[in-house]
Amino acid sequence: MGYLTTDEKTAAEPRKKVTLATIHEKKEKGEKLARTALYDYPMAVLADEAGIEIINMGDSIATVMLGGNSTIKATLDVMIEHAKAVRLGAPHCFIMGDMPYMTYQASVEEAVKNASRYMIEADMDCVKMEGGMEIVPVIEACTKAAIPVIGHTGLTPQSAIMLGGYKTQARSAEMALKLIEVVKAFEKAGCIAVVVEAVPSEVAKIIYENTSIPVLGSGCGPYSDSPMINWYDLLGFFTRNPKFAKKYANIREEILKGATAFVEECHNGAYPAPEHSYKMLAGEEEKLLQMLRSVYKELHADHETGAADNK
Ligand SMILES: Nc1nc(=O)c2c([nH]1)NC[C@@H]1CN(c3ccc(C(=O)N[C@@H](CCC(=O)O)C(=O)O)cc3)CN21
Ligand SMILES: CC(C)C(=O)C(=O)O
Ligand SMILES: [Mg+2]
Repeated sequence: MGYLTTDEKTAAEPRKKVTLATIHEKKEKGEKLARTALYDYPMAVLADEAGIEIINMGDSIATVMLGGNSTIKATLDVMIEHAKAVRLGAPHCFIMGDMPYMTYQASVEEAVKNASRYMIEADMDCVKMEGGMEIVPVIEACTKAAIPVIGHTGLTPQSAIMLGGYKTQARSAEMALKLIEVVKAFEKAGCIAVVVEAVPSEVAKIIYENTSIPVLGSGCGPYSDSPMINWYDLLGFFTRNPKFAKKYANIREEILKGATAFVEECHNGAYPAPEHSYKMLAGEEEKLLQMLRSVYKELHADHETGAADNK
């Protein structure tokens, strides 16, 4: 890809594409897969190069990228455009496309059509949808239509208002039992995997030990096949992260260091330096100056003639 987007890939070893079979093989061996959520080409390139196995093209684009306060603002058209960029940047990753709010809730038919757009237009490996028992018919219909589905349960950000905010789920025995039943139903409905978000480790352990499909954990403690942290949280773009999201870098500080140095050099004239400027071909500057002198003379003469006519 060109320099206008991002650097050429420099990975020494070409990677193999991560498929559902890869995920199963790793699960068999008890190996974990690294997972993140991101939304654009340059970050996807870096994630692929870093060895991330699973990328969630998240509807968290609405909060993380667009600055909103809810994921329900993500639209399918925007999600698909970004999904295409992520696919181009990370050809080796297993990428799941989040079904945004109201693209699968109104009817099963609409859900299947909307889900198919991810597969056809953006080359996603699967779609992901949030909910509980109420989305089982949608999971079944998509599965019948050969659209691989990951069910996302526990903390489901699209229903944050009803959940009373981004709160830990299934903290009581009664709610935990309900969640365990939901995961069982997702498995039975044909889900290729399940995302369980922000649940107590005790509950995650029971789910993990009693589920045969891969369990992808976002705040599940150690009880999942694929822990995840949002790309922007793990790299330290924000001052505050969700509880489960460890910071592995402080990119915010790096960005501020570079950006404030640029501002300073703009202000004091240190930038641009000669090496950032372009030059004419040899001898052309002198030619141009001569041309300008003669053009200037003609203009001067026209002006004098005009002035004489007006008298
Ligand atoms: N930057 C970012 N990272 C995310 O992981 C993320 C978003 N944004 N936006 C949409 C959702 C919201 N998510 C969240 C948000 C907060 C917690 C969380 O841990 N909240 C409280 C604890 C919960 C409680 O009070 O019971 C915390 O301490 O941070 C978890 C997932 C995950 N998603
Ligand atoms: C939290 C993850 C799983 C997600 O759905 C998102 O980033 O949108
Ligand atoms: Mg999401």
